[in-house]
Amino acid sequence: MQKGSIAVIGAGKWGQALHFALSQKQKCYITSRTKKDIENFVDLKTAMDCEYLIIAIPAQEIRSWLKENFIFKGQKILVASKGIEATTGEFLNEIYANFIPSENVGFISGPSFAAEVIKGLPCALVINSTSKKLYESFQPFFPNFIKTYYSVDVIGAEIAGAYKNVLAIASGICEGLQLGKNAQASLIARGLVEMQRFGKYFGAKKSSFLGLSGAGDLFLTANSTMSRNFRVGLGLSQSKKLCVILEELGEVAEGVKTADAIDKLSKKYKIYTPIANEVKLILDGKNPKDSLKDLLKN
Ligand SMILES: NC(=O)c1ccc[n+]([C@@H]2O[C@H](COP(=O)([O-])OP(=O)(O)OC[C@H]3O[C@@H](n4cnc5c(N)ncnc54)[C@H](O)[C@@H]3O)[C@@H](O)[C@H]2O)c1
Ligand SMILES: O=P(O)(O)OC[C@H](O)CO
Repeated sequence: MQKGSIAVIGAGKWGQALHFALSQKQKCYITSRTKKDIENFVDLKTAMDCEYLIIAIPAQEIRSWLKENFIFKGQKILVASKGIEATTGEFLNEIYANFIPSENVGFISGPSFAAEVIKGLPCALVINSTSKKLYESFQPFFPNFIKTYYSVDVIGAEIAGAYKNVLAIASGICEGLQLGKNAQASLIARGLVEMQRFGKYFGAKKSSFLGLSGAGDLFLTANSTMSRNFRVGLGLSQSKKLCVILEELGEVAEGVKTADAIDKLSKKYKIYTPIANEVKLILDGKNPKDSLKDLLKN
């Protein structure tokens, strides 16, 4: 292993933005399935030999990617993905635990549009890990325009980062149906309560939902067409087919599969998540206006 070296795995929007940020203070490698014309692009083997890895591939792809590519040699890992695995309902930390000791893994959360990070605009991120030592080892790699915080609440950050994508879809639908700012604000506020209720069931800390990981990322994502998930909601409000919306998007919108995962988990554990349940129904073809009526029923 190349001591002190760092690499980003996944050269999508977020991987490239993190690579830009982590290249400000030191050489940072980057790799992806297809070669890209990016500074310090290397093959997967070279990247995997780095001591510090940031993995920025879609949440639904992580298990298969780890199975096919990952060999633990003591690397320290930051997970940049946000989502819950739809096929199993497993959280990302549970998937990674099959391959890497928890003290070697951290999860990035917080309001962070890649399009702004790659321009060097200021932002704040949380590095969530059971190991503060892991946070302290990654922190010096981050540039001055990114303020990092540490939290031990991995499950809270994971749920917040994943759930807000589902709520962003709901907010995009609300915007697209032109229901007004009162409705949108109420939806987002009730969504925050719902997200925290869901997280509490899995042992998450309430404070995680009031901070950057929860409220911060939710307010960002649920109020901007910069969000892929918000744009999925806009498309659904115009009765576009989901496959057409995703084709036009050309990027991942994690909320689509995460809505399925949350729906499964909430039914399995009898957690009251009306907004996420309706998003799942709309993704399956329910008329958003019927969902609105159902959500407004007392
Ligand atoms: N874009 C953002 O603003 C942003 C910010 C924070 C977090 N994230 C999260 O980062 C993750 C990646 O999102 P993104 O914005 O980079 O998406 P993207 O659609 O821009 O890129 C995804 C990348 O993953 C690659 N990929 C897909 N399947 C793969 C596989 N099986 N193996 C290896 N690579 C694979 C694709 O080739 C693509 O380069 C998501 O979980 C997202 O929620 C995104
Ligand atoms: O474009 P989205 O909706 O995937 O959101 C991107 C980031 O998660 C914002 O923090």
